[in-house]
Amino acid sequence: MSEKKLKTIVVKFGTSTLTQGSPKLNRPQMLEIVRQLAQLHQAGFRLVIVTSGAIAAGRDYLNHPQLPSTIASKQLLASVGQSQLIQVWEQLFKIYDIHIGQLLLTRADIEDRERFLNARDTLQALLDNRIIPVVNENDAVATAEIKVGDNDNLSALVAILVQADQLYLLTDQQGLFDSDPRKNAQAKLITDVEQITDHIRSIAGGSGTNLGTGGMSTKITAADVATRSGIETIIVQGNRPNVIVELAYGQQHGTKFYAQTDPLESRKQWLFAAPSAGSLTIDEGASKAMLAQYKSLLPAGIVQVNGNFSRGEVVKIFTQAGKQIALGMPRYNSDALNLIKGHKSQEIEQILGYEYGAVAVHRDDLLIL
Ligand SMILES: Nc1ncnc2c1ncn2[C@@H]1O[C@H](COP(=O)(O)OP(=O)(O)O)[C@@H](O)[C@H]1O
Ligand SMILES: N[C@@H](CCC(=O)OP(=O)(O)O)C(=O)O
Repeated sequence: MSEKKLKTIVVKFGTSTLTQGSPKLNRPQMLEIVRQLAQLHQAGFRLVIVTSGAIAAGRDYLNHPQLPSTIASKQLLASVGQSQLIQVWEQLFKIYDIHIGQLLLTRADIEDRERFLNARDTLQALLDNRIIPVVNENDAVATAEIKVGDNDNLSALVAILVQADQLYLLTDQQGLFDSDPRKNAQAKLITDVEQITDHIRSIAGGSGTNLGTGGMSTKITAADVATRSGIETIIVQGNRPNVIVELAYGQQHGTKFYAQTDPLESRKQWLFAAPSAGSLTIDEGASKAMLAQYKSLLPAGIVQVNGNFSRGEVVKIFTQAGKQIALGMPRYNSDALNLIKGHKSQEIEQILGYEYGAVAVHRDDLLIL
């Protein structure tokens, strides 16, 4: 089928890991993290960072001001701190001649299909150009209603966006214990979680510090979201020497949550379950390329577009003989497809004045029936 893509890993760093429990970013610790990420990047892994720490960095930069405990104060700290945080990552990656690209997301960017696709395209473009995406929640403007609220869950959503193979949640504990190790010195590490049960949820408590958000319980929800989409998730201690490199090469550390389904399978289930918003009729060449060679659908192969749909909605795909052969999620809306159908991909930009790539429906977004 499709050629095996390089392993894609989303690595989330909690405030606890980046500050090492202090009130400020710990640059030596961040440098050690960057050293490991650089090694993996140079070996060909596709890496995405989800970084917390903006609020802690902002508080430190402003010298721990007395602020009312309002959302606006947190937004102020995040606004000041995010630029500090990204500067540190940038400077450290520069040592290894690696470029990074910043993405600040909110729940609204992921739940809206069109914005989901835009965020996905940006992440994909960064990865394809060997630039490491560095993601945080857009705390400075996000209100409670449009926030994911914690970076554990944000990282699970990002892992789905980039179709990651693995998600690592780096924190200040070795992994998930059978009770909060800050409160119970006898607590035991759980190394494998084949399924997230109510028992697992019940042992995961809140944050043990006032810097982190959510503690273990948000990590469990994140692991649940990611593993249901076929992404293995590992909670691990961030300052364990060489831990990111060792995990990437298959050693086991911390707590491993098993993927509940094959990622492609979960994507297909999603396509299958989504209501269809229209349909495309394609010519014989295109249907052969899709069916026999697992190729993407190009605008040139489309003969008819039915319905009014946006980018990212699901459409049925028919042959000219009227047989439905696939479901797919087009990269262009119905108006655009009507204009570019039958045309060569090189003409898309000239016709539309913009382009979202050469294909009408990418093979990763196709479910052949
Ligand atoms: N069952 C548990 N196992 C491990 N840690 C737990 C558990 N329950 C609660 N915690 C707390 O979760 C904290 C980690 O979460 P948090 O402070 O939000 O860190 P981060 O900034 O890395 O997201 C730990 O320091 C610990 O006190
Ligand atoms: N977006 C916030 C962090 C939110 C968060 O989930 O924090 P953490 O529990 O430390 O991963 C920030 O940059 O400060």
